[in-house]
Amino acid sequence: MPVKVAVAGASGKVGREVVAAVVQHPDMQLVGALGRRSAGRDAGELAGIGQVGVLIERDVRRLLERASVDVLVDFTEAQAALEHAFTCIDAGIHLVVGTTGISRSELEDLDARCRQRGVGAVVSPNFAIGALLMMRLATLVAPYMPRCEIVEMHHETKLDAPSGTALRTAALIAEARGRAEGGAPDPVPIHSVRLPGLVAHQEVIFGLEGQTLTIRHDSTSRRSFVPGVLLAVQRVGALRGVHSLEEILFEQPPGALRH
Ligand SMILES: NC(=O)C1=CN([C@@H]2O[C@H](COP(=O)(O)OP(=O)(O)OC[C@H]3O[C@@H](n4cnc5c(N)ncnc54)[C@H](OP(=O)(O)O)[C@@H]3O)[C@@H](O)[C@H]2O)C=CC1
Ligand SMILES: O=C(O)C1=N[C@H](C(=O)O)C[C@H](O)C1
Repeated sequence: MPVKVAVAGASGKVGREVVAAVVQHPDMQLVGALGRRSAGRDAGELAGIGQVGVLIERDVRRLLERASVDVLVDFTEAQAALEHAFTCIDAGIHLVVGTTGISRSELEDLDARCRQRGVGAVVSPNFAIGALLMMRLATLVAPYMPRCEIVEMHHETKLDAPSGTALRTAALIAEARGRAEGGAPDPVPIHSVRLPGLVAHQEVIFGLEGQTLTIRHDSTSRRSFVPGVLLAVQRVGALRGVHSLEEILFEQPPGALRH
């Protein structure tokens, strides 16, 4: 049986890539799509793969009444994503959430509701494997080079700053430093750049006297996020509560996402 997937933000820059990938995946079926201004348009047509017979709808409740959905993938904006998430959890539908700008306390509420209802969610500020490796490498360096700053650079239409990836990287570095040094480590400064020509890029720059070490990741295409999203869609049904993509990804043999 294919996994029945609905995509929220289906007309968006990432949503269009996810729609195309789900339609083309042999074990997945696109059963619904959500959007606002794009409501009424065919999701496949917007994704550049021709009509697929799935029209974009405005209302998550109506979509769930009409279609049988196993997993909702969300790339919208924070308030919309939370509304979609709580509605889906109450209907027993699993979640893959890439939308950023959701606060830690909102995530805790989501986790509690997921556990109450026996629903799984994968929530990640970045679904690109290179970005997850950048974060992991930064946590290895942090105990040895405690001073660092983050520069995140994105396209000029990005709504949130700092990026979700930068906030997560800073939190992981602080945790790694806290474990190494004890006590509360200084916060990691984050610098945000928004310019035409950029997609999604981040540098973590560590400095010690006489040397620097820079870890850099570049998403040059939004296709970079797709393999992580598809992996999460395949695995989320077996989870309960909110989980990070790292928990799933680093269990895979290296190469599982190289396609
Ligand atoms: N975790 C990750 O790996 C990544 C996360 N992101 C995050 O994903 C989100 C989307 O990014 P991106 O695709 O670039 O943004 P876009 O602005 O290109 O797309 C946003 C989409 O959300 C839809 N939308 C907005 N508000 C609502 C609403 N209230 N109800 C339903 N749909 C809504 C829009 O629909 P319409 O146009 O029809 O109004 C649009 O399709 C951002 O939070 C971004 O930070 C981005 C890249 C990677
Ligand atoms: O809005 C984007 O484009 C991106 N958002 C995510 C973030 O906020 O970290 C992931 C990636 O950086 C692209």
